[in-house]
Amino acid sequence: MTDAFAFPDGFLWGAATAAHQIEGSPLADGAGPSIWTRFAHTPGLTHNGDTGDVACDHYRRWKDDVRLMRELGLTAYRFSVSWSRVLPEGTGRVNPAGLDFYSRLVDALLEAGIEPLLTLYHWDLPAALDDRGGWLNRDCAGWFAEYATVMAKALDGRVRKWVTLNEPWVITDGGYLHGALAPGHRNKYEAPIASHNLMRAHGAAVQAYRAVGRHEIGLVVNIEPKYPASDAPEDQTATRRAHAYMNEQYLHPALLGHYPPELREIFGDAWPDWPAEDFALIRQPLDFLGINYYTRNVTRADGSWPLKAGAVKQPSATYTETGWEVFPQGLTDTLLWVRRTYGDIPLYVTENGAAFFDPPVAEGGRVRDPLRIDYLRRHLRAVHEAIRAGCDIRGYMVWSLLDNLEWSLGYSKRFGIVHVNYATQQRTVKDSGRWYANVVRSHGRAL
Ligand SMILES: OC[C@@H]1[C@@H](O)[C@H](O)[C@@H](O)c2nc(CNc3ccccc3)cn21
Repeated sequence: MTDAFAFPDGFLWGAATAAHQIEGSPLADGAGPSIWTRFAHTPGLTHNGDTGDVACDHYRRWKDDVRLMRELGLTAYRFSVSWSRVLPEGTGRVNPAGLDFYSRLVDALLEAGIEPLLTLYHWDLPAALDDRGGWLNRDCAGWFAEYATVMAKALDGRVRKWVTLNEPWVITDGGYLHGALAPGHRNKYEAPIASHNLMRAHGAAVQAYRAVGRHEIGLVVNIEPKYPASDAPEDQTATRRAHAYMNEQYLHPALLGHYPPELREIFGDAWPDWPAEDFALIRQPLDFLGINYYTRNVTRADGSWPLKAGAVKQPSATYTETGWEVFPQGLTDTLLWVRRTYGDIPLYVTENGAAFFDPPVAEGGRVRDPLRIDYLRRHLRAVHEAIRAGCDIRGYMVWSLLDNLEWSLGYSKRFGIVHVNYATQQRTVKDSGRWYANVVRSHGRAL
C-alpha cells in the first residue's frame, strides 16, 4: 500500500522566524538601530507600546533554541539576518560581533543536522539608510547588493539557501501605503517607488550573490488567493485587481520582466513610467520561490482605497486571532497557480501557520492548541495535494518556531509551536510542536 502522505525524498521540514521578532538586544555588541527599533519606540505605534528590545531573547539564548529545534527533529530552519547588526550604518563598516553571531548560529544548525535558509531582509532596514531615503532612494539597490556580498562572503557554503526579500508586498503596503508597519508612511505616491526599488534591490542582490555564492537564491512572497464573491462583473474585475496588486505585483517583474497592467489602473498618476533597464535588473534567474500562505480572500467591489476591492467574511468559516479565514484549499490553489503562471520553478512553503488563543501552560508543562494542530494538518495535506498534482515543492516551514513579536500587534498574537513565557523566557513545546515533530519523524506519513 502506498503511503497516503508520502513526501519527496529530501523534503525539508522546518520552522521560520525573523530577526526583529525573536532576537532582542537590538543595539548589543555594536549593532545599529533599524526602522523597527525607532517605530516601536514611537508612542502609539505598537500594541501596548511593545518593542523588540527583549522579544524572545534569542540573541542570548540561541544555543538553547537550536537544541530545541534538534529535539523537534527539524531538518531546516528559516531565519533572517538583522542588516544593521552586521552593517550598523547599513553600508561600509562591518560589525564583526554581528557577523559572528550569525556565523555561530549557522555552525550550530549544521552541527545539529539542520539546513539553514537565510533571509537577508525581513523588514528591519537600518535606520541610517532610512535617513538617506531608504527604499525610496534608488541607491538602495547598491546598498542591498553590498550587504548581500558581505553575507555571501562570510557564510556561503555553510548557508546554501538564500532569500533576498521577505514579502515585498507587506513591506510596501504596510510601510509606505497604509502606514501600519515601519517606517509608517501613508503615501500613494511613495508606495510604487518603494515597491519598484525593493525589486531593483532584489535583482541587484541576486547579481551580487552570484558573483560570490555558489548555491541557491530565491525570493519569498506572500500569496493570498482571491475568490470573487459573485459572478457580477464588478466583483470579477475587483477580484482581478486585488489579485494583480497582491499576488502578481512582485512575481511578474521578477519572473516575467513586467508588471501586471492593473497596477497603473490602481495607482493612476502615482504609477511612474519605469526605466526599461530596471526590468533587466529585476528579472534575475532564481533557483526557487518561497511562498508564504496563511489565508484566502473572498473579494467584492467596494469603495475602499486604493483597490476598490474588499473582503467578504465567510459566515461558516473558522477565523484565526489575526482575523484570517482557515482555508487550506487556498494553499493548493496557490501552489498550482504559481506553477501554471510562472513555470516549474522549485517551491518552498516558507511560512504557514496561525495565531489562536492558546491557554496558559498547564501543570506538567502542556499547552493544548488543537486548533493549530488542525490548521497545520490540513495545510500540510494541501501541500501534499499540490505535490501529487505535479508541483516541485522542496520543503515546508511552519510559522513560527517560537511565539514572538508580531510587529505592530506586539506580543498579543501567538503563532509558535513553542510557547514563550516573556517574563521568564521559559520555552514550552506546545501540543502542536509535539505533533509536528511526529509528522517530521514520519516524513509526513503521520498526517
Ligand atoms: O503575521 C504572521 C507572519 C509574520 O509574523 C511574519 O513576519 C511575516 O513574514 C508574515 N507574513 C504574513 C502574511 N502576510 C501578511 C498579510 C497582511 C498583513 C501582514 C502579513 C504573515 N506573517
